[in-house]
Amino acid sequence: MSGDEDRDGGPAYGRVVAQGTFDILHPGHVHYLHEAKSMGEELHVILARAANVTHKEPPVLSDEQRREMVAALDPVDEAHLGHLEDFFVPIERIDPDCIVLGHDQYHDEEDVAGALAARGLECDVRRASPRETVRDDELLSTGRIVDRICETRCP
Ligand SMILES: Cc1cc2nc3c(=O)[nH]c(=O)nc-3n(C[C@H](O)[C@H](O)[C@H](O)COP(=O)(O)O)c2cc1C
Ligand SMILES: Nc1ncnc2c1ncn2[C@@H]1O[C@H](COP(=O)(O)OP(=O)(O)OP(=O)(O)O)[C@@H](O)[C@H]1O
Repeated sequence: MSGDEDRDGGPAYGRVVAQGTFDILHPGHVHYLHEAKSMGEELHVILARAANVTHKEPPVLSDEQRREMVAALDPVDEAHLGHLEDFFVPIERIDPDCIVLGHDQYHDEEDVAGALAARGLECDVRRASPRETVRDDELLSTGRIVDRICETRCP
């Protein structure tokens, strides 16, 4: 039995949560969301509010446009806008069995698990893998796509 499967070969969890900014979509996002979905029966995605994206350049696209695009992706069952002040409000509403952190997200697995336990939420925390580069010319980062646009369209 692998870590992502139950005894009968089905997914290990019921509801799974993935989260992030998802500004300009690329295959790295698709890889993350497929991996998160493979762990559960239902995938919920929480989109970071632009006001909370302070660790890098703010998103170009609006909160609702980012949510609508993620909701349209095949592995995603529901996409939710995050809360402005309290990250655990959407988690309490969704009540997931597992939260899957992105491979490069700054959140510490043990800190998130501790915060969940402190709120009385029973939920595993897992870390996803990075997408392997398949083609030399692919851009697997929103920041790098924006840089490429600036270099090629705004000389
Ligand atoms: C469990 C969890 C819940 C989160 N909930 C919210 C939320 O409700 N609102 C929000 O603005 N950001 C929330 N975030 C933060 C972002 O979704 C994201 O992790 C953070 O901005 C890093 O984004 P990046 O990976 O796109 O750089 C949450 C993060 C975690 C780990
Ligand atoms: N190349 C990738 N492989 C696997 N997962 C990825 C990849 N790029 C992003 N993700 C995951 O997708 C989620 C949303 O990522 P985010 O919106 O920060 O995209 P990003 O391309 O990393 O952005 P930026 O370039 O601005 O840092 C995060 O959980 C992140 O770990």
